[in-house]
Amino acid sequence: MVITHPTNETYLYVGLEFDTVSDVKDCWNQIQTTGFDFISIPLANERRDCRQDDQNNGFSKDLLFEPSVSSDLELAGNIWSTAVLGKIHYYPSSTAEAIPAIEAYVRQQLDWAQHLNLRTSFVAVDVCWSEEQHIFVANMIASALISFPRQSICIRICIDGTWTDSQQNHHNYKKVGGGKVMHHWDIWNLYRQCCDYHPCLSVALECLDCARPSPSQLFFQQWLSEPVHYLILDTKIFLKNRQGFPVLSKSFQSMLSRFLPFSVSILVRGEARHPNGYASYLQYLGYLYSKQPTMEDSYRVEMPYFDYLQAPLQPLADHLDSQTYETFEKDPVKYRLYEEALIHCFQDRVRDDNVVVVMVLGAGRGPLVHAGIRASEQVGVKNIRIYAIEKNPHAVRTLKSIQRSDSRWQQIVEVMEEDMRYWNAPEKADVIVSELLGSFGDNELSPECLDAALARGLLRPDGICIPREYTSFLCPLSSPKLFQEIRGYKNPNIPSPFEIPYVVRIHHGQYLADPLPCFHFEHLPVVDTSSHSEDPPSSSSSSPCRHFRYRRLSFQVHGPIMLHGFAGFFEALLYDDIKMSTNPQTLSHGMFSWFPLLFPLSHPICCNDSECRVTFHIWRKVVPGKRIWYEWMLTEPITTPLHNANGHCYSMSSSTSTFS
Ligand SMILES: C[S@@+](CC[C@H](N)C(=O)[O-])C[C@H]1O[C@@H](n2cnc3c(N)ncnc32)[C@H](O)[C@@H]1O
Repeated sequence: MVITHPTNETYLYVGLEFDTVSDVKDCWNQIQTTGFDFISIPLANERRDCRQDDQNNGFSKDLLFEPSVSSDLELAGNIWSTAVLGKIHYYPSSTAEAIPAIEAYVRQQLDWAQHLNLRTSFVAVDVCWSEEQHIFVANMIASALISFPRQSICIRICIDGTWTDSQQNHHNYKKVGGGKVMHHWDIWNLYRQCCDYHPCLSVALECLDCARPSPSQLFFQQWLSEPVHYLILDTKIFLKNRQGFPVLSKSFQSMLSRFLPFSVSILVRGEARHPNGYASYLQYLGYLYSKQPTMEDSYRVEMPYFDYLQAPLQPLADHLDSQTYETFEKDPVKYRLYEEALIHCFQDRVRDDNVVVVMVLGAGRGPLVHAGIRASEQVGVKNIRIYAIEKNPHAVRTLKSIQRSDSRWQQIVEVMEEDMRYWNAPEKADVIVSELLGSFGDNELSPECLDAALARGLLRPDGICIPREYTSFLCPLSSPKLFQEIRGYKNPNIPSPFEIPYVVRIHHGQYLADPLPCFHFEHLPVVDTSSHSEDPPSSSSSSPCRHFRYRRLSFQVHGPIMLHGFAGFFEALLYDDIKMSTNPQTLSHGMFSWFPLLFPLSHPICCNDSECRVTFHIWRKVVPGKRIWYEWMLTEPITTPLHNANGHCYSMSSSTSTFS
């Protein structure tokens, strides 16, 4: 009986591990009565197969695989495939000669697991093994993933006593009695890299022992973006409360609450130490799950988009469709902030009964026009004229239909199908309102559109542009999941999927440093428009330098960790001190119109040091009137090739051809 969160409608799956199976039907019936969702069983009958042979680390050369269950008929097919996990039995070899026998033995188990249609098999690795032993096992798993494409392999790593680690732990980890052993995350990183980020490779963190302080920041930074599919909790880690029921220490509770939003499942193992048996463990885990905080509405709206790569919109070159406008319009925060900015602006500036001219440039289906009307009513602006300028003919149709049915619009709104860059306005504006911002601020070509409009003298010399200015921000990102997703991103028109930016709601990812400001643009009235008033902003009239930008950003990253790209955000100053922000540090809470813009790196970069300097370079290049694109590269900790050189994979079109 799956545990359901009372308000979030999310699920927690909990399983029980059996170290031996005498009758798998019994195991299944036992968990059914207790309420567990799945079982983990050994695939091989260890007692018969593991014949001692000291030379080969516990395995004789002629290993014979005997399944732990007598036949696949013991359980129904759908139970095998959905509710049984296999545990592979093997030992790592310390001698190369023993490898073929062990590999053959593991393959037989995987073959059996494939016959049963098990979705996942566990391979336990030991933190006490030498690096070489890990390399042998990683090699075996890498080939198994290729030979058994329907099987997922989950590496089990015990994290006991190693989660409060300082970075020293990673490099000075010593085995009692001598040789160097590896830290749990380094072990996983080795397997993952050896298996080349295989999508069917995941990890289970195993907690067998109870005494430890709370996990460190580094622990979460390293593990929360990894494909941790299971947390394995030994009954030994449970304490007893006053009534004798099993409970977890605060540090385990904090670990669980950080992992649960990432849909991990829990596997309970070990002896039941309570008279009610395993049921009391399950009950407690259900209770903990029910205490997980209720999701915010914006989180719920964003869930279907978690880690889903989207091509950035190009509202200048393309016409947005109705559904996209509808999604924008549902944002509960963005329009409120614009309305507030307009209220403050009207309060500051409207002093007499003269007509206030507002131009909404890129009006879409009119939400900013509505915001302008509401703000003017709130402030008591008596005379107002609003121009709704939109180049998308379909959105203009919507604006005109609103106008037909709304008497206030009929009185004060003029709808015009125009490209703002070339529009000959009948008068100058007191206030220009626009929302042409992309996830990275300037990537929907707000600078090009607004500056062209301003250059034509649309705004009075003392007029106001909302937003007045905006700045993009960037921070380094670790996200193996997004690296995998990008590698699988298929688009025949793109030579390399790592050389284009993506809009993505990053879920399985960790920001590795605070975001730093990148490109800045501001929009002020242009006083002398004589040289621009008749010309469109062709290459002859606008300088290629105007919107060109370059920035070098250096971050301190707390390693060891893998770097996969950079996440981009923006902050916009609408008016006065009213800001709209997607920067996690200054976030406008509840706003979901923009997801971060991800600039990927074509290869994961290892930031090995505890204070690793990461230096990123980014360019915004412009061919006026034609296209704009970003180029990016790293120079620390290593130098990468320039990504998207000359915009060969991705650029934003500013050409006018689409409209003619
Ligand atoms: C991001 S949408 C915002 C729409 C609406 N203002 C809102 O907030 O929901 C940008 C709008 O600007 C329009 N647009 C982009 N470039 C334009 C241009 N040069 N002239 C006129 N409209 C433009 C697009 O067609 C689109 O409707």
